[in-house]
Amino acid sequence: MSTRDLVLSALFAAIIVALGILPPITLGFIPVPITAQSLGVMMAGVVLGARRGAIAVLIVLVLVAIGLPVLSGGRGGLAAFAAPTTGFLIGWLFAAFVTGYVAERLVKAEQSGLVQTVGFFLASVIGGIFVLYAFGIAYLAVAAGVGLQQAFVGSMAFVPGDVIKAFVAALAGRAVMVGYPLLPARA
Ligand SMILES: O=C(O)CCCC[C@@H]1SC[C@@H]2NC(=O)N[C@@H]21
Repeated sequence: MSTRDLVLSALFAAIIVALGILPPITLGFIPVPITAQSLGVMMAGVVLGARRGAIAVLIVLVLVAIGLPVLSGGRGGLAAFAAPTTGFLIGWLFAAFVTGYVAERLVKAEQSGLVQTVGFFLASVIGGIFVLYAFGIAYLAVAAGVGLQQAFVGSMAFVPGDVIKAFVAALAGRAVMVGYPLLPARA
């Protein structure tokens, strides 16, 4: 990894942290809030690709672990790794990686803007919703002792907001592709 790659990952780590300034929205029926930070996770994947996107999230997780209040609502510290939200938090790592992996393979420089945007949107949905929820729901079911079905049904409340985030991430991915392409090209 080059210094430039590390700087780019650090930049997106900062974006994920900055999105944490928006306060979390607590839902009464599930111990996981709606937050804007998963938008940053999707954007890291679509803009930087799999490896650098995952490293951006890794930087955030290290900051959380050393106690900095970088999660929405000013949370941080090792307690964040033993909470009902922990599956989603760890899942961010895989979400950014898979989002970037899919984007690298679906989106090509020679495609039209619409096709690129759709590719980024699909990548964000696959990584930032399907993969992320798999981790989040499985862990939530165990941590909250509610069973998989209840954790799954409760988590469906996040879908509308996360689909909007995927759309915003897709627009961001496309805009960066036009102005300053960073996504690694893959066959
Ligand atoms: O702050 C944390 O400790 C992690 C919060 C995870 C929230 C998850 S991410 C996917 C889903 N969409 C949301 O808006 N909230 C949950």
